[in-house]
Amino acid sequence: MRVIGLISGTSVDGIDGALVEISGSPGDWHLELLAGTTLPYPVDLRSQILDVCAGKSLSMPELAELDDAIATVFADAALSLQQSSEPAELIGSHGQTVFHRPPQNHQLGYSLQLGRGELIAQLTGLTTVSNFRVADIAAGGHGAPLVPILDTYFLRHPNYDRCIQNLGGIGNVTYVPKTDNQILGWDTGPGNALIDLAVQYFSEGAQTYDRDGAWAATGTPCMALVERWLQQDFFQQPPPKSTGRELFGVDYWQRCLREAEPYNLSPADILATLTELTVVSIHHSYCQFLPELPDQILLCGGGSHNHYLQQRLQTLFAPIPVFSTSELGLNADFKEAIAFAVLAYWRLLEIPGNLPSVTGAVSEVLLGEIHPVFTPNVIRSQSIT
Ligand SMILES: Nc1ncnc2c1ncn2[C@@H]1O[C@H](COP(=O)(O)OP(=O)(O)OP(=O)(O)O)[C@@H](O)[C@H]1O
Ligand SMILES: CC(=O)N[C@H]1[C@@H]2OC[C@@H](O2)[C@@H](O)[C@@H]1O[C@H](C)C(=O)O
Repeated sequence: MRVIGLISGTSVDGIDGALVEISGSPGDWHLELLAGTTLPYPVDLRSQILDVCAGKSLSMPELAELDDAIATVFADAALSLQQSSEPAELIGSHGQTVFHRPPQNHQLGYSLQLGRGELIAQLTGLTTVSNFRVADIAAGGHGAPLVPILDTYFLRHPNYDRCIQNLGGIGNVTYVPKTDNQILGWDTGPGNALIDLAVQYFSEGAQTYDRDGAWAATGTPCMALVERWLQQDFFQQPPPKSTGRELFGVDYWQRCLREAEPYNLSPADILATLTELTVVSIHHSYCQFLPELPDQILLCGGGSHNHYLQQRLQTLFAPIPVFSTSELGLNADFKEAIAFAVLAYWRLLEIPGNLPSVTGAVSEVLLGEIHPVFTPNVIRSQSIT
């Protein structure tokens, strides 16, 4: 079946879309990436989303409008993916996370993704599966991370224990042992979110990220600050655990900036220090929470293009090799989008998509709500005229 997967992650940089041919059967799945695209958000929409993520209040009509504006951009990504490929038959859309609260003390978690699936179905004429996180949360889980099941199916190796480390706005890891031992996974903390905020601040909005890590590479990390930030509860907390921009967002970045003041650091030093926090928090969490360090570390997500970050990880983990999932045939930029295509397909087949050993849910559950097409393209043609 040809399935489109769509996601905009915690970097809020735009919609990653993947058109995938999925074939095979449980235990023997085959994937072919037919097309991939990244559609940046319109600038105004991006800043509205970032404001909401940072705690701005919305009225209910504003919320509905934002939900539909996001769904419309997601539908555009799905339509553009099919322009040069055969049409898809199904969409799996993660949507845009605007709020995530992990479960605590028997209180269910809460995770809100905007970009409603029913509108994407109408605008594209394709059945759309969305709201993937709620069923796992209802089963007491974090509802995140969900991609580890894809890593398990497609990146397990008979001779190597592997860690698959995503470096998005937030970082998350999947531990896939060579044996049938338990798959583990959790959010490791900040990926690029704090680095991006710092770059925007120091470049006065001219740059949104540290391309290839070139700016940080000219600085020196302040290890005293890294050690101090690492004391924070989140890093000590054992898995299952998840996080988001609620913790590693604007307030956190402003606190970093304040705490850096006494050290007289240059912008490059602060960028190197924030990059080091990402690197050291990953190393620290592997050392604390894995049965043993892996044989290989595979990187994915936008941060896998940050050469400085990759080199720092390689230095800290040496002699364990650190390389990209793309080198093994699983595209590092579209892996999350591919995952939501696969999860949508499994939802139709009624195959559970969560890994309780990762999310902490009490059981496996079917992930996602199915939105069939009732009135194809009605709203789209209205919005075009
Ligand atoms: N060439 C590059 N050099 C350095 N950093 C890069 C490069 N390309 C992308 N990035 C970083 O990757 C980020 C986007 O990564 P990605 O799209 O994987 O994140 P996301 O999916 O939004 O987040 P998450 O996985 O947490 O949901 C950008 O914000 C930027 O910081
Ligand atoms: C609530 C939410 O959107 N979480 C994201 C976020 O971005 C990375 C990390 O934190 C991961 O837990 C998750 O995304 C990926 C797609 C996942 O579920 O595996």
